[in-house]
Amino acid sequence: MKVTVVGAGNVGATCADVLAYREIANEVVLLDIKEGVAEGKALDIWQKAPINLYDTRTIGSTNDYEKTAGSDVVVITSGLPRKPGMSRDDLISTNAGIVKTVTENVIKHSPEAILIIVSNPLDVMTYQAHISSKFPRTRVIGMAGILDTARYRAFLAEELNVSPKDIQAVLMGGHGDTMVPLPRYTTVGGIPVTELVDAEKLEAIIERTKFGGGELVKLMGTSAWYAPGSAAAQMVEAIVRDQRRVFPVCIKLEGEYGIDDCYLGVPVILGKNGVEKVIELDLDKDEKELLATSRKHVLEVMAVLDK
Ligand SMILES: NC(=O)c1ccc[n+]([C@@H]2O[C@H](COP(=O)([O-])OP(=O)(O)OC[C@H]3O[C@@H](n4cnc5c(N)ncnc54)[C@H](O)[C@@H]3O)[C@@H](O)[C@H]2O)c1
Ligand SMILES: O=C(O)C[C@H](O)C(=O)O
Repeated sequence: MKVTVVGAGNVGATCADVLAYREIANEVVLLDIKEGVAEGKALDIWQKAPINLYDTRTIGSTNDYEKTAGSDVVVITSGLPRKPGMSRDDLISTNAGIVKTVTENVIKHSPEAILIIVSNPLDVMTYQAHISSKFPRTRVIGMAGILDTARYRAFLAEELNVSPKDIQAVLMGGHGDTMVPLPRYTTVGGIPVTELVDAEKLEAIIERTKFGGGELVKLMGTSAWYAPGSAAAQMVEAIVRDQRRVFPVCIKLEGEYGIDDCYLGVPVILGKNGVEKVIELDLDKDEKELLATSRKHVLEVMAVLDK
């Protein structure tokens, strides 16, 4: 299997590294517009192979899409990250142009690829890649839900002093402050979280999750990369190994949840064809209202792109 990662910055290089050391693909191409950077990072990852014992070939490319030809999966991380004080939506004007150009180049050389979008604002960049590629919606998906859910699970594991492995959760909606964590679908080793964490504490964890990206931007002056890069690699793994994992991913909704005009995070089955199935949960009234608010926000940013 061949995987391309576009953008050799913090998230892209982390993703390529995880893909290599976990041998998720045979070949990983890392591409960036900055001269030499992708080649350097790909070489560095390759030189780690004898230490960490893997044989995935990593190849760097400065904007030469020939090297990406025939990729099975392409992860798009190219674009500006936000700085303290910015919202993800503030990135739209620069990143929309980047994602459009990159998608057009990628599909010329890999017409059968599955595209995983990471650049922000995530839901709208998934929209951009979908309209630029004209691929079926099941092959143009955005990474955010795994990351947001991981933050929620990590905070819960810390609160309960248990392994993060035992926390299962679902989180829906747009990748922004209006995301929708679902405590009703959160369990700790099979036990409903509401039996273990009191309502006030759970609400505080949900609020921290919603602003989890911003918390890191404030600390580091740029946005996160270890968890985002690993989350994107986990999506690649589900696809190339046809694992049929159940993850929240961003996809264009076509009637699911009564929505047919918006790109939102929803639980799906992820396998060799990309999204194999969108899972429809039976949301209660409050959850539906939260999802409607999230949809409204994403639609507003989609309208900015349309202009
Ligand atoms: N979806 C998520 O959950 C999530 C998580 C983290 C970051 N992000 C987003 O991912 C993007 C990348 O973040 P980062 O921290 O890696 O940023 P970064 O600045 O470290 O890396 C971005 C890279 O993209 C490259 N690039 C820019 N234009 C390009 C083009 N036309 N072709 C190829 N490469 C190009 C840059 O040269 C740079 O190396 C940002 O938009 C950030 O907001 C999303
Ligand atoms: O917060 C950001 O700007 C980056 C990313 O979307 C994240 O949630 O870490």
